[in-house]
Amino acid sequence: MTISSARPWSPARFREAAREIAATGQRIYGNGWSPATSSNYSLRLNADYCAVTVSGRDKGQLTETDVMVVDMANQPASVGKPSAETGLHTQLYRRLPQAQAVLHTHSPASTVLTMHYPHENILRLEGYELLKAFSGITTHESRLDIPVFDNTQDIDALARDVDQAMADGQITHAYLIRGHGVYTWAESMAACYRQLEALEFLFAVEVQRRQLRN
Ligand SMILES: CSC[C@@H](O)[C@@H](O)C(=O)COP(=O)(O)O
Ligand SMILES: [Zn+2]
Repeated sequence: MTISSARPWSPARFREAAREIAATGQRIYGNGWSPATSSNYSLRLNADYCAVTVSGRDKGQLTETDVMVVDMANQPASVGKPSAETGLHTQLYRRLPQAQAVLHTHSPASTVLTMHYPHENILRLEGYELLKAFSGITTHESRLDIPVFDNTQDIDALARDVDQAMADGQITHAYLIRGHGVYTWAESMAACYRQLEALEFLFAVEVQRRQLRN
């Protein structure tokens, strides 16, 4: 019997994805959005597999060796322990065939906003020119509602709740987890990073506006 070494994903595509994830992760860490090994990042490889960060790695020193392959049922398909939050990435890839990249960060602004307003289950971003950084938004006269989920260590349950909210049309570009951070996704890593940068800018602006009001 011969054992095939062929993998159900392209090794060249995986190497390219690992490089892109590592470079983007270092950039995100440099912005202060991924302290103390927090955050996770991924790219779709094909319909059934994605490349995701290995759990617990320092995102400021991320290299290609900190990225591994999982299938869309969260099972490792290469050596390593995948991110503890892999289930939140694969939920998005399963639900949204057009999603190619997912980024999750732990910025001060997303943490402050969701902790300070424990009863606010939607963060509304409205009237900002930077909303045009989000795919499909073409004018500042737009409204982006970002749902806030309570934090939990039960990632499977959270993934189910997110999936239901998406099925109900309540989530478009991103969601927040209280006291934890944000998830966003897009059709490429470049678009996902642009969206994340816009989100983090707008979260910081919202914190400052609320301070001015007091
Ligand atoms: C270091 S605390 C943050 C973690 O609990 C988690 O929320 C996180 O974002 C990183 O988990 P990881 O398993 O490294 O992908
Ligand atoms: Zn996290």
